[in-house]
Amino acid sequence: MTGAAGQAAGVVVAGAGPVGLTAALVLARRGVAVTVLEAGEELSSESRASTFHPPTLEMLHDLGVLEALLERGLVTRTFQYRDRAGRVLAELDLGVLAGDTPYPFRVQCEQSKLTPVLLGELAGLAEVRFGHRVTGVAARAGGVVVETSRGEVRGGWLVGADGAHSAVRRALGVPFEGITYPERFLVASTGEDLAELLPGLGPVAYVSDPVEWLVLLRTPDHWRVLLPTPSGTSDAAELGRLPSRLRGVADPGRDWKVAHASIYRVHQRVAARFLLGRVLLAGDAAHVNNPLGGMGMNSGIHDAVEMGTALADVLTGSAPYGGRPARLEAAAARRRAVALDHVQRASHANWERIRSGGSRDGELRALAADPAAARAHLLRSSMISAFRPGGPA
Ligand SMILES: O=C(O)CCc1cccc(O)c1
Repeated sequence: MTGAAGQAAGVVVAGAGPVGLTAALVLARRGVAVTVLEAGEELSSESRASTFHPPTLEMLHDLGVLEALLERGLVTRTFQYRDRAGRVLAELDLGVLAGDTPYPFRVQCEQSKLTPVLLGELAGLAEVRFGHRVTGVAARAGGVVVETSRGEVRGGWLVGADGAHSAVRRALGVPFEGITYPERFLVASTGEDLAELLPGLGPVAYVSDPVEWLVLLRTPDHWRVLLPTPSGTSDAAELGRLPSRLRGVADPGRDWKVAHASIYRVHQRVAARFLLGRVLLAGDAAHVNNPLGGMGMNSGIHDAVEMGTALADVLTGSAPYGGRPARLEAAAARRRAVALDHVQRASHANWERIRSGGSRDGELRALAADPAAARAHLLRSSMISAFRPGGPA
């Protein structure tokens, strides 16, 4: 980014997903000059994540975009643990967290409905350049040079929010270690009304089974079904057997209407560092996890707010800056600790629980019957315990 007088200034954000746009808005609202670089020619229309947890709702409120999200999404107070026989093992109510958050519920809404709202808020505050794919990053005195498919962009700082395959992270050579799950995950969006097909089904249900576990999740446009899929088969074969698998979930007497289906590999990985010199990594560029519990996008937005605020403090002189931005280092270290100690741990525990079959039914029934245990579980699963000062619980 080069200003009219030719001087490098401000912050470059790589990626115009929910994380990059949130970081840009946090910084721009503090008067920082921001340029967002997005590889695509427009915002992604892929729905991807669709769960917003209470701390994220608090942050989106502070950014002035919560009303717009609530207009577009479904407010969901309860979620269920079920088995494949249709039994509800536990139904938990986020309403018990009314003393812990002003938003004791989840909002189900495709992330692609939030990004245009964030982009709209950035109008006149930041520059957003589409069709700019980041290809490299170089340090220079007092800033960074970002190489893109359309030439160099200079800035004082860079926020890499360019996804799991982050060109920023790769350019810096930051290790991204962790595991890849043995199965792939298949997500299908259906036009069927699952609440009609499955008696007593709530808007979010984690259905356990050692082989054929699934998640059923209602969004404003569709029900989504998440299923495990073997690693050694072709996508075409898996999509071919999807109709019979879906009829095994609930049989409407015909093949389900499927609006969209995709199959992907799932990893648990955390970057070795979230701050290198004048570059921050946030969201999927910094950490990826399985989607069970809906923590990926939420923790990415939390990265954007916490590290974006710390960077704004450094740049506006609100934080002591003695050559090394200790405020920023602390924020990056805390976000990495949350990714490791909360998000990775909780999402992996969700994977272990959902494929446990009947062996943990008693534990889930006991959870629902014990208000203190249910509240502790809700504080963790809603990400409140990771977000509050004091860190992960
Ligand atoms: O647990 C959640 O809130 C999200 C789980 C889920 C369900 C369906 C699709 C998907 O990508 C994630």
